[in-house]
Amino acid sequence: MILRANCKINLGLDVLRRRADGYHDLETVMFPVRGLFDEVEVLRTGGAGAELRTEGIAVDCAPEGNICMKAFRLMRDRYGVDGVVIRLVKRVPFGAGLGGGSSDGTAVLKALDTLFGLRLAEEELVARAAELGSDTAFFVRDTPQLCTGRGEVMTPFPLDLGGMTLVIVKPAEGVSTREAYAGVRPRMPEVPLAGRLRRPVAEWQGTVTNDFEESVFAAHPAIRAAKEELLAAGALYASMSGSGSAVFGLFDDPARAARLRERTPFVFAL
Ligand SMILES: C[C@](O)(CO)[C@H](O)COP(=O)(O)OP(=O)(O)OC[C@H]1O[C@@H](n2ccc(N)nc2=O)[C@H](O)[C@@H]1O
Ligand SMILES: Nc1ncnc2c1ncn2[C@@H]1O[C@H](COP(=O)(O)OP(=O)(O)OP(=O)(O)O)[C@@H](O)[C@H]1O
Repeated sequence: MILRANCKINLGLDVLRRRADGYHDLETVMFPVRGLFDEVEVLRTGGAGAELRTEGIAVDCAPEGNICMKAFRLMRDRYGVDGVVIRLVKRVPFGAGLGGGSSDGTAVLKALDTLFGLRLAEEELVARAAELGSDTAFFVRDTPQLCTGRGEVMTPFPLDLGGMTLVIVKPAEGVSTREAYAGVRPRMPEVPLAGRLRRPVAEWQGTVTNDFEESVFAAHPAIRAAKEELLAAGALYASMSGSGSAVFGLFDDPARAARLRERTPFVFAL
């Protein structure tokens, strides 16, 4: 079976506190981006083990370290599923804060659930996904969610951005999630994110913020410049996504957004 593993953007991201387990509690709204996705195909071989075949963007880790293989091993150890070929067509940039790897991992969990007839309940899939990462749980639902805890605790956050155009720019340099968390200064916002996001998009700039921007922009001026470029081009709202380095802009004028097609291939009507 073939699944589309779409990516996500973060609409606001508050890092609230560092936890005893080394993770951070955060509050963010994750929003699926349907137009930018990896393809994940999983086939049963009838044998044992898993083989990963990759196409497209080359991920900077060995096949055994690919999250698709981690997802397979997790499901094999837990439910005894075995014998697959996984074909990954990688289009979502990594080191981007777009959750591409997380989405691939969750796609493999879902595919194995279906192919082997496990019929896991959603909450069980969420629990397995949370063992793989923090963004992975979101992709089980893949609809706008207010994510709390270390990112794996979800509440639906219906948000209609229909009519808007989304432009994503991925600066050449990447940022690893670990690097971003190492530089962040946790803090409690005066008004919780959900309240600020319920205001019109035109009021978001300056109120809906991403706590990783301060330290990431200081270390990578090109990422700040990319965000400023989107605002100068007419974005109503622009922000870094997750831990970066991708930045995105929301445009209410499709023509202004379309002018950025020379700058980036990632221009999508929402
Ligand atoms: C920045 C976000 O993309 C926002 O959506 C996510 O928080 C990142 O989630 P992710 O890529 O799934 O990250 P994980 O693979 O779980 O964790 C990578 C590393 O990031 C740090 N980490 C991650 C999530 C979190 N809530 N607190 C953390 O401190 C930890 O050092 C961890 O070892
Ligand atoms: N299928 C995959 N796709 C992308 N990266 C992967 C994959 N499997 C393992 N990785 C590893 O994860 C790293 C990307 O993690 P990082 O947190 O920097 O990126 P990200 O853009 O925030 O995306 P994600 O949320 O998917 O991890 C890559 O550098 C790579 O070593």
